[in-house]
Amino acid sequence: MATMESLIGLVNRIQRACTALGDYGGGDNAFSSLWEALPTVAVVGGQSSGKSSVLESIVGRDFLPRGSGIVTRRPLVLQLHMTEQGSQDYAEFLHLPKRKFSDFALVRKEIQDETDRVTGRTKQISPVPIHLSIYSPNVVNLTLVDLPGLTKVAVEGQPETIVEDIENMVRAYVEKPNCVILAISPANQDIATSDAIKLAREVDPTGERTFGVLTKLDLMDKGTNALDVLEGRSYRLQLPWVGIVNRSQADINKNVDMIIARRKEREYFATSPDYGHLASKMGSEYLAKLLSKHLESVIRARIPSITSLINKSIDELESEMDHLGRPIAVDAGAQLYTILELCRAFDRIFKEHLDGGRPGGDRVYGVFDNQLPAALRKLPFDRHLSVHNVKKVVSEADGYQPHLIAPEQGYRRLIEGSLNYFRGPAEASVDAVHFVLKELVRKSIGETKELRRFPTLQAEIAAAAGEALERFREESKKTVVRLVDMESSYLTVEFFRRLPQELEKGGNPATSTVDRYTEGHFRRIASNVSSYVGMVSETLKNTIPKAVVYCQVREAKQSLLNHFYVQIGKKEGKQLGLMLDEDPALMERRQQCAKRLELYKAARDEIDSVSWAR
Ligand SMILES: Nc1nc2c(ncn2[C@@H]2O[C@H](COP(=O)(O)OP(=O)(O)OP(=O)(O)O)[C@@H](O)[C@H]2O)c(=O)[nH]1
Repeated sequence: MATMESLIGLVNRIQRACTALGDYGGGDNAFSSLWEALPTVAVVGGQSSGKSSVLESIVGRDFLPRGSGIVTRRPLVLQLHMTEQGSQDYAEFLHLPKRKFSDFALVRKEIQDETDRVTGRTKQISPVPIHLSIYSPNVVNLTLVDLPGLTKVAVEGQPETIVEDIENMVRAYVEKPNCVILAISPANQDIATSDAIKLAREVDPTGERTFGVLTKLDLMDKGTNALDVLEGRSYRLQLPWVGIVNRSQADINKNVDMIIARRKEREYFATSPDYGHLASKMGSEYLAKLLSKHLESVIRARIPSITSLINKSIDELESEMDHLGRPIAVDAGAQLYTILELCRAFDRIFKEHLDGGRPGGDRVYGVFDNQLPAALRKLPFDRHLSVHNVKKVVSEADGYQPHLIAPEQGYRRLIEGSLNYFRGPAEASVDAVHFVLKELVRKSIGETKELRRFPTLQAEIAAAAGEALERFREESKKTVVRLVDMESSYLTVEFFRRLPQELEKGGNPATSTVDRYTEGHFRRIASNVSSYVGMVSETLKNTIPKAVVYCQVREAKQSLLNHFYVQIGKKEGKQLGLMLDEDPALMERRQQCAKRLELYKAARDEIDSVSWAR
């Protein structure tokens, strides 16, 4: 069975959580959905209609600020909790969770101070509610929202717009279909001119959710009574009218105790010739019980739609949280784990680029298949091996004594000179592959969804990968230059052994006795060197890619972030936290989402437990 306490308590708890998250009615914030789905009782009345007196009388305590002008300038969410007979009354504010107030004069002061804290001393109004819980054996479980009194004129020091501002704020509360309106009108005033009834009629024309409360019955002119109003003939409402007799100003001045005032009120109705027949349905105690019961039934009726709103919101928030990424752990171990996971996610994507699956790795092959052969073809061997240059190099190598049989030194110098040209394309291949790898790192970081939240870590990974690639490039350059130097350091003997025979085979017999000083002789030398260089070029075309892949691509795949891992392993928790620094806007949004999610989940659990109890 769902008890009254459990249902009203449920809504109380959800309401408090809503306020803690900035979800409250009357304000135009994006997050006011749950609050609005919750049934509330809003107290509405014109100035001096007796609003404060009714509330205090329901509570049985003096605790509301009094004074001239507009005293209530923020909504006061008043949550009443019935405690065991004999226990002490106390009050608690949501904004002062650790403090129990047993002196209600201090409660009054705190309401004033807390109002000023938000509105300043400017007498402005604010829609941000103050939450006050009162625990007492003399209350029923009930939640009421006290709103600023409707007024007709701004007083000294208040902005001109205040009359309109108050009406708008009050209207924002009472126009919600879940709001029960407690419309307070003084009996010594024509009901047709009541501010509360005017507003209630506007937002609840059929009178389904309005309770009419008539105060100051004792102040009516002698010989008149309010039976027409109380019996629903003056203004018809679906819910009953309740007449009230509060303490007069004189009673207040004399500090007449609230409990005594309640008793006097009971006596008033019991002995009244006009209202005696209605006595059991009059007075503030009756009003409190009536409201409590009504609120409970409204809540019960609303539970299915609140549940579905909550479930829908949870789904939406969950998917937004997935999109934003879950919050990061705070301890160093978990942070290190997170960083390593993120690095691994990046590394996986980087490897997919190289191994295929994602584009880009093919560009490495493009370097070997196009750029390198094209660069080799473009080497200026024609110029280097022109007859003129060959003659010059050979003569210089011969010195004062021209070679007698074959220009061994000349050959060597020509070949060495030629082979030096291979350094350029070899180093260029290293650089080209370096840039491909660098670009793939950049792309992979961009494609690692998990990293998107962490701009700092992105930058760190990019820097670490960049440094590693730079080291691989150095190593690779040394290796390819070494390949070229190796070609110069020992020539292929076989090639030269074959030379004379080939010459004789294909040569003209007339020229077999070679004249070593004609152009033809040098052309032949050029052609021999050229074909030797061509052979070396073929070899390098194959070995340079092997060296480059070995030193750069393979290393990148195996150990791109190895140094980085060693470095982060040495870091302290704080430094790790800094690496996981996120975009502040995103963090803020996630925090909001997480808090709301927590609220909705807590609300769902609460509702579940109440439903199970039913
Ligand atoms: N005799 C008598 N006086 C009442 C009754 N209700 C309220 N009063 C007096 O009317 C005056 C205004 O009452 P409040 O309860 O302060 O009215 P309010 O609507 O809260 O007024 P503001 O907060 O100033 O807008 C006080 O002096 C009360 O003592 C009543 O039923 N009988």
